[in-house]
Amino acid sequence: MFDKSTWIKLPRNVLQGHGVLDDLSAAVDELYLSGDPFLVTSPSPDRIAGDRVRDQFDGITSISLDRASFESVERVVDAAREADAGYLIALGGGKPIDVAKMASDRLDCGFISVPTAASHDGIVSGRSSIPEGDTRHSVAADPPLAVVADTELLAEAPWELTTAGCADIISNYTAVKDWELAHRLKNVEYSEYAGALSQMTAEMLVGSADSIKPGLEESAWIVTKALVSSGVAMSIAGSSRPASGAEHLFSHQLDRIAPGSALHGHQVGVGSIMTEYFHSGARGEWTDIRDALSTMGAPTTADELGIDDETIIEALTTAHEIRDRYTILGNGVSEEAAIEAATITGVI
Ligand SMILES: NC(=O)C1=CN([C@@H]2O[C@H](COP(=O)(O)OP(=O)(O)OC[C@H]3O[C@@H](n4cnc5c(N)ncnc54)[C@H](OP(=O)(O)O)[C@@H]3O)[C@@H](O)[C@H]2O)C=CC1
Ligand SMILES: O=C(CO)COP(=O)(O)O
Ligand SMILES: [Zn+2]
Repeated sequence: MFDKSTWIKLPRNVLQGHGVLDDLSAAVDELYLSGDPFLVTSPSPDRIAGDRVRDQFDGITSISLDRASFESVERVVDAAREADAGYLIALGGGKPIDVAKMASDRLDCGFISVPTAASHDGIVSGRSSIPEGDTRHSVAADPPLAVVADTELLAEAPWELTTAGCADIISNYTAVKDWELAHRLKNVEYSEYAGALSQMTAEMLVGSADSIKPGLEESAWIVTKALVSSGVAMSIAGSSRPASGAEHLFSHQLDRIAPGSALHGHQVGVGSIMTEYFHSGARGEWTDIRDALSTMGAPTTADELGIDDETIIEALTTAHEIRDRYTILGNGVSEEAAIEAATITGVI
């Protein structure tokens, strides 16, 4: 008997373009939701676009969060219940979007993703990435019912947020290699479609590098399209595997030992240079990753991340402890090997 089955959850509406934030309530109407919305945001996005969202909905309540944590998820769940909200709107970068995604899962209601930065590929994905103590959970949750990505707003965000989004996509190269490796060595389930989509997304972004420049709304358009595509790959896979390998474990470990030092996307980009070195050696493709990051203005060294060499080595040697996800790091790389990789690739 044929006994395979899969359930791929994707957003129903994806609006992307100049000024589409003003179409948010129209996009919500189209979803036939009931009840009032509850807005989950964080300080800068709230200041920049909170009123443009609130002005479109009667009876909306909002909360502004300083950080992503399980406690923040609980705060949102409690406040949304108290407001008797029918659905959530997440406005901001990765943190409010991840918290709202998980809270909507707990509340059994839908949520709409309204990114204010093209900084990460969680804007569409069905995963929530939440730190807790010594670990970071990649929690399954439903993807947004709709995504409203206003390229005018995204283009006005600090340029480094966009280069972080580029680096999050470039890291797909090594994430897919780690996934294939885990499939071969540990029989981890692998999706050819999700792997190919994730890799193609990185290739297309690198192919568009010449059009990715500060001050060009076109850049926000290109990067957001790639982030949507990468998020869809995660939804097809039903895991963050297509977009998160050893370079993400390294970044999550940096978040633990040097919190707030650099943006998620920038950390995974630098991680990707070193983990590509582990995959393919001194004459391997790590130079392609480094050059692509550098062309887009993303950091390629510890100095550019604002993180000291010792912390980079500590994160690289302990990254495998973050979660049970087999990657090129195996059961851990030695300090000597980490120093060699970081030195040869010019990260330290
Ligand atoms: N679920 C998934 O599949 C994925 C999840 N992630 C997660 O997302 C997070 C990274 O996302 P990231 O966006 O970097 O994190 P943040 O949400 O912390 O945003 C980064 C910074 O940008 C600020 N900001 C956001 N928008 C604007 C704007 N328009 N103008 C000025 N400042 C702005 C934020 O302000 P403020 O401090 O006020 O919020 C914050 O200081 C990580 O936690 C990562 O794990 C990443 C990829 C995939
Ligand atoms: O950041 C991600 C993909 O870009 C996903 O994060 P996780 O590694 O926590 O699943
Ligand atoms: Zn990421």
